[in-house]
Amino acid sequence: MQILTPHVYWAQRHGEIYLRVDLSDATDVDISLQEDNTLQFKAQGHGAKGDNQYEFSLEFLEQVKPEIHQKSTQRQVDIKIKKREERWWERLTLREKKPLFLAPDFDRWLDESDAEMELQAKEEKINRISVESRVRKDPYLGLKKGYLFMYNLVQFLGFSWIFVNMTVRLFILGQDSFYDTFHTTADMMYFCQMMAVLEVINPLLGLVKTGFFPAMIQVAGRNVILFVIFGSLEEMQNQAVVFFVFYLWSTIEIFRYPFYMLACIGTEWKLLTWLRYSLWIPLYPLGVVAEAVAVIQSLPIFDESRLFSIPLPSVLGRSLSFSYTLQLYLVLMFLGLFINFRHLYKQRQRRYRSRKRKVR
Ligand SMILES: CCCCCCCCCCCCC[C@@H](O)CC(=O)SCCNC(=O)CCNC(=O)[C@H](O)C(C)(C)COP(=O)(O)OP(=O)(O)OC[C@H]1O[C@@H](n2cnc3c(N)ncnc32)[C@H](O)[C@@H]1OP(=O)(O)O
Repeated sequence: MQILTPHVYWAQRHGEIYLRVDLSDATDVDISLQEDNTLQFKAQGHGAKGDNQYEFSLEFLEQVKPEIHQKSTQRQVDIKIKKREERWWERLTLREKKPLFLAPDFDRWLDESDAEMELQAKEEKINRISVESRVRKDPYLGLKKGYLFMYNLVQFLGFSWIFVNMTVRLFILGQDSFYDTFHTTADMMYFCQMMAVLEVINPLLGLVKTGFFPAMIQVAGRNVILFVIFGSLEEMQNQAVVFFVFYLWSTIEIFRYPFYMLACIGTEWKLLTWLRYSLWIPLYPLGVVAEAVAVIQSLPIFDESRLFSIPLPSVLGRSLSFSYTLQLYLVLMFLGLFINFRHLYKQRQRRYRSRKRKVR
């Protein structure tokens, strides 16, 4: 029996080589990759010269991976070989002169730029599928975003009302407006700060990426001032410090909530982002100082009224004044200031660092 060479057709992509061996009803197919990067093919089959043993070898232009995928059909033997490095070869074989039995496989043939476009289309398809599957993974995403948007809108309207009300009264009444801030705005502030408890719940439910502790410090800290110091002591309600505390709180919130609203709809205004991540730098320490002044002013009132005082056994005295708890709270306030100042600083760094990276 003669040993003959079959017709072999080839094509490539950036990562693979495709060979089509024109041999029908092939049996005893033996394909191996030699150490010198040469492919050896042997098979019994029906080729151009009838039933025979057919063989060929090809020394590749560049290194290929050792695993070879092969599929024999009635009409042909298909071989797929992976390139070791993903790049376009200028020809198939190391020898410049093309073997006579080798020809391009025009059914699969693509030139380099077409192959690149095919690769790009594949990558885009994979990306699209992964984005779609991520979106599909969370069927409540729309609902969550809708809830957050509404929450932020309500808070924005509430704090804007407080801010505008206080500003207008300041212009009309001057310093006199300081002393009845509580009576004109407290109901709205109660509403907003009760709603703000959701800001502690939201991260627990995984609705926002905020840390639980910074949110808890923020909400608990403000609510102590609002409900315990101002809310429970009438004597505190007409103090000028109420004006400063409420004004500092609402100034940041009229920028923070619209920033979140835009984030919910995937939009950003650079100036608003800058204000959200910069205004806290002067406002937060000023806010803590104003709150500390309110706490200090309330100490003698709690001592006198014995409100919230803890009853003690008669040997230890009448009761322990709530002012001691508040003195401890004053220390906690500055600890809270440190924790949240650091948190906000990191949030600012993270936002502007990632922004810079995107621009580059
Ligand atoms: C009885 C026990 C008491 C214990 C407490 C004792 C200590 C108390 C001390 C308290 C001192 C408080 C002083 C304070 O009251 C003074 C003032 O407030 S003065 C005014 C100035 N204040 C501020 O500037 C603070 C404003 N507040 C905040 O910034 C936040 O409340 C804070 C939790 C501090 C930080 O916010 P957050 O961690 O959420 O940062 P980000 O805004 O960057 O958000 C992170 C990502 O989550 C997304 N997000 C967050 N919330 C929402 C939302 N509602 N809707 C939609 N998306 C939201 C946000 O977009 C970010 O996502 P991404 O990273 O993808 O952009």
